[in-house]
Amino acid sequence: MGYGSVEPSSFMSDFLRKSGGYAVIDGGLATELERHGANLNDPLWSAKCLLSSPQLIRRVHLDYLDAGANIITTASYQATIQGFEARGLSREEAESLLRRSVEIACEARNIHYDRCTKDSWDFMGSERISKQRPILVAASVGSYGAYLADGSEYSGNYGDTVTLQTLKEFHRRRVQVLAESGADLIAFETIPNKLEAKAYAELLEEEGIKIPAWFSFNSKDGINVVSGDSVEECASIADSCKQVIAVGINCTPPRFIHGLILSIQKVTTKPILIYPNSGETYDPERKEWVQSTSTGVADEDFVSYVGKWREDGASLFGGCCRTTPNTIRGISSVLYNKSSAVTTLQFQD
Ligand code: MET
Ligand SMILES: [Zn+2]
Repeated sequence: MGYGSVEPSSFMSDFLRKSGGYAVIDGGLATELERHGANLNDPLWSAKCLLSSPQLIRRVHLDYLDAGANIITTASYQATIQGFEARGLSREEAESLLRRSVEIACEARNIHYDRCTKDSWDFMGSERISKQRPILVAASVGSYGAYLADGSEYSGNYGDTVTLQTLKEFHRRRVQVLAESGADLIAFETIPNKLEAKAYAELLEEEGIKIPAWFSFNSKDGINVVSGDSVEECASIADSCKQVIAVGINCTPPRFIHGLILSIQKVTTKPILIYPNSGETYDPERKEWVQSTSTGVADEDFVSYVGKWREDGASLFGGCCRTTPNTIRGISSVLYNKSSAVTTLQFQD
């Protein structure tokens, strides 16, 4: 589903309208792969499963769809041509694995639709109307820091030798391949600094990318993105780029989100997306998430924030690392089913 002749801005507003005003993004993909036994202690992280266990990726997508997600993000976060080549694959093999990540998500969507088909038709007079909810496949693009696999997507510090041009060349071919892969949009995730946001915006423009994109930044203080760059300046870059249809924050502790939404709103009217992590902290040495007493939250507490983020003005909600289908089920019920749940939930900070 590209936007073709439709304006990028109406692509998202149409989707949100059809979804009831809000959208549910999936939860942590890598987290869920690990929970099912995958060992992701590897420079390719979750993209390793594209080689070793594509059926597990499809199953996790399906679990998120069953939990109520209507946007699923592909296993391409840490799938890069350079990373696959370092593993001994050819460029063609690397590109076909990128495409495969999108195919797997599309397969999951088809299976989910098939399963729902039985009860998904309504009759209006003689016309049969589909009640199937719209589901989007978002092709994930992790930052340059994710490829480095040294935790630098949580510092945003790439050193002086990495320029705008370095980042554009690093991402160019992957973005082209994913844009032609059948995905509905590109999810630029965990963007740690302004330079990388600029590189993405210029790439989208230069390459005439035909599908829309979202920009999602991460923060560890609720004020700036992780590099220390201003969140307003980062969100302004997204705002100026016509292909960008939503702007937001992912992989950031829930308690920082409220303030970040307010900052983003100062510079854009584009829909705001939010998919925080559980508040634990990633230890790049151990390649593990460790409990943090200051920011960690349980599933119920995570979900209890959603009503507040919605009041703040965000429209798309999901989870990132260390969140599971259970978190997404909770978010989905707050947004769609149990209006009483929303009114009784309080913002906790
Ligand atoms: N979509 C990615 C995942 O859940 C985002 C990771 S953020 C480090 O695996
Ligand atoms: Zn994450």
